[in-house]
Amino acid sequence: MSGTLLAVERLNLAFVSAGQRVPVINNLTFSVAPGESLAVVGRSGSGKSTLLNLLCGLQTPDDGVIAIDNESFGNASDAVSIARWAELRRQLIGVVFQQANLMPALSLVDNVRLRTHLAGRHKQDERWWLQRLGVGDQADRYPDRVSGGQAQRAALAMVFAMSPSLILADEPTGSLDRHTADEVAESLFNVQVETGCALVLATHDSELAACCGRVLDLSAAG
Ligand SMILES: Nc1ncnc2c1ncn2[C@@H]1O[C@H](COP(=O)(O)OP(=O)(O)OP(=O)(O)O)[C@@H](O)[C@H]1O
Repeated sequence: MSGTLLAVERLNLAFVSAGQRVPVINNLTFSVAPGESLAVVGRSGSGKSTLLNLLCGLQTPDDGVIAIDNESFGNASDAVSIARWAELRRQLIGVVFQQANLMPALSLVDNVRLRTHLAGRHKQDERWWLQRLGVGDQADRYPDRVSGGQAQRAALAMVFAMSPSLILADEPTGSLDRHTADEVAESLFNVQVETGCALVLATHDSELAACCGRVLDLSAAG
């Protein structure tokens, strides 16, 4: 696949802590092609989660540019930019966290349904997506009645069902035991390749990072 889906140019962010400016993202430049997978690694505190927050507009950089599908975002945090980022998170960017972020009052299938409706994908077969991620038989259960691995599979079904161009995953298997983590990771990479969406995955887990096409080490960046 060619072209660029995500382009990050000279991105900078510092936090202010106890009156001190603490640089976290330093002059970072990289790009991701459609369908590509990139692992973001680095020691604890190197800025992996912060970078993912920047890539979906939950954090505003001090300077630099993030371009998604040729639409550029800088350090503006006005209402129009905030609304546009929210739209991208609804339709184009799927976000997966360490803990499955499911609505506790909805069954797994209704969680997926809510996500596809928010994305405007009204013709998706939500049960099929749960089946594809290996939890079809849990579709009518509520999040507090399934295991951590099953909940994370449902969270993945939720983002894949919205047909995103880009998935941002922050330690998506970090709360699971090794065996379950490997199984969930296998499903994640299989469906990512099958659907052709790009993946940026932050992780401490070198085995998981090795499954990605490329690795960006934030400990070495800057
Ligand atoms: N809202 C905030 N205000 C101030 N400092 C912050 C804030 N968020 C993160 N930081 C600091 O920024 C640095 C990067 O944090 P971040 O969570 O991005 O690192 P990480 O690489 O994801 O770490 P870990 O691997 O432990 O999850 C840390 O030093 C953290 O303390």
